[in-house]
Amino acid sequence: RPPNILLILADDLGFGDLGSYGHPASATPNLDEMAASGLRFTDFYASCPICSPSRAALLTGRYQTRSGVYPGVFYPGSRGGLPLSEVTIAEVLKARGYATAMVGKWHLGLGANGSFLPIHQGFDHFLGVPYSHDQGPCQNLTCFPPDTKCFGTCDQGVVPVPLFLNQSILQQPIAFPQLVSRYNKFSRDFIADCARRGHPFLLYYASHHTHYPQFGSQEYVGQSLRGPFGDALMELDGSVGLLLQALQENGLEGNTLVFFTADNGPETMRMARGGSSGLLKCGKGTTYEGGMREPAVAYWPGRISPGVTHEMASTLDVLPTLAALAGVPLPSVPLDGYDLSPVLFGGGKSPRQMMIYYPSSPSDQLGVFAIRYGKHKAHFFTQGSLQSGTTPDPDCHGLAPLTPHEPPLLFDLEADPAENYNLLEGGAVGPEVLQVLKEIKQHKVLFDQHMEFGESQIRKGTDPALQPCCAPHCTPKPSCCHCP
Ligand SMILES: O=[N+]([O-])c1ccc(O)c(OS(=O)(=O)O)c1
Ligand SMILES: [Mg+2]
Repeated sequence: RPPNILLILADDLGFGDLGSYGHPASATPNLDEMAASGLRFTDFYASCPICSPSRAALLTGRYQTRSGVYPGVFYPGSRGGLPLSEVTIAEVLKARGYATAMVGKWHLGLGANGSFLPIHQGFDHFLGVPYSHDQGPCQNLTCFPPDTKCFGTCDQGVVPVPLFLNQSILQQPIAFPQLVSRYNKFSRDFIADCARRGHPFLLYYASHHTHYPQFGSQEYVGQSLRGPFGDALMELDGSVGLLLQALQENGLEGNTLVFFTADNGPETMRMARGGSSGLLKCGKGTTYEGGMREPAVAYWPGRISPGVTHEMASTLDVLPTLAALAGVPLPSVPLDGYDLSPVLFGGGKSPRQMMIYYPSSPSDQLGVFAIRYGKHKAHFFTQGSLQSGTTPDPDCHGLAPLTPHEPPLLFDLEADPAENYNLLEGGAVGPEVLQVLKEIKQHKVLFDQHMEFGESQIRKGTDPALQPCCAPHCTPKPSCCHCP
């Protein structure tokens, strides 16, 4: 029987945030146990340093430039979404009889009458939020019970953030203190139901943690050494524990692949309420390592041996890998991912020897900003991001302008993962480095030549009438859309 898949995605969690990746104050015992008993990746990449494009790539195995999920992210009134013509992991596995469910943050479009929601993208069930939980007013909401309001105001002038079940709004605004226990009950029931029916399943659990504004349920408030961010992270870790427990209780642990990663780098502009990229440079919104290298763990007791791999891998590789595991054909469209089975099951080399870095707002004119090729990384363009603000490194900040580099900045990411020491500066450059430079420049030309940008979904703009409202005929909008 094909394996069950539990795909857990964190939001804005950095490479340095988990205990198993070195954070001194985070409490993540379940994720650390999973990392110790599973395969922990040190060189795993998202396809983009912000959410919607990264999630599009995860679900389709294709760069966001192909599917049109660029530039930036979707908003409550966005007209566009992940095109229904795109084939998602859920659709690939459904063809093999999988039951499929999606819980948490979608952020791949809503559209008229929810036409872009997960139930139109191969998921049998959806319980969650159509976009980021800060894309609606939050100053009057309780983020940490009993009475600590959310930090800041989040987005104003749009509808309160809604909780959807499939295509209907259950609650608007969401009630943060009860949200995760709702997700966890829904998830555990789904797993138990699939076990009872003997159905293989895909559960895509896309946590809101640790995205701004952090929130938590009563049992996690004030429990972490790391303050609000740590409490939110602890609730995510607790959820992972409950999901793994559900697999054990239903006797499914030996036939389920659990894969954990995050969508993009940490939003350091939130300071102590933001994540950490550890020793990596910068964070969310940038194509430095901190913006796209993510924590990632593959766990499958009895099939995946415990260990750490330095092999290169990406969210783009998830679809091809799951298709191989389920024994189903790949979609007949250009894919940018590889089947990671040699890495997962044999400690072998990754079929991925190159990683392409596109910025939050890619353009056909500039093409790829950076390429990692083996252990070397070349930056052809760099740019800072507001979301990577407040760190000591000015290269990360929103004021750091778009800068072309010819020759490109060139780093050895094994000797210098922090991207501090440009190999083309400060002294004689050996022939082997010049050879790498030549090859990596050729890869950029070839890749940019072959990449066909799909029509931008996000440039279709927004229409206030498309914002989800639990009382469609109420006035005055958007504040009347209030059904607690
Ligand atoms: O880039 N953005 O304009 C943007 C806006 C709202 C978000 O909540 C966000 O965060 S993201 O959804 O995790 O990427 C990013
Ligand atoms: Mg995100």
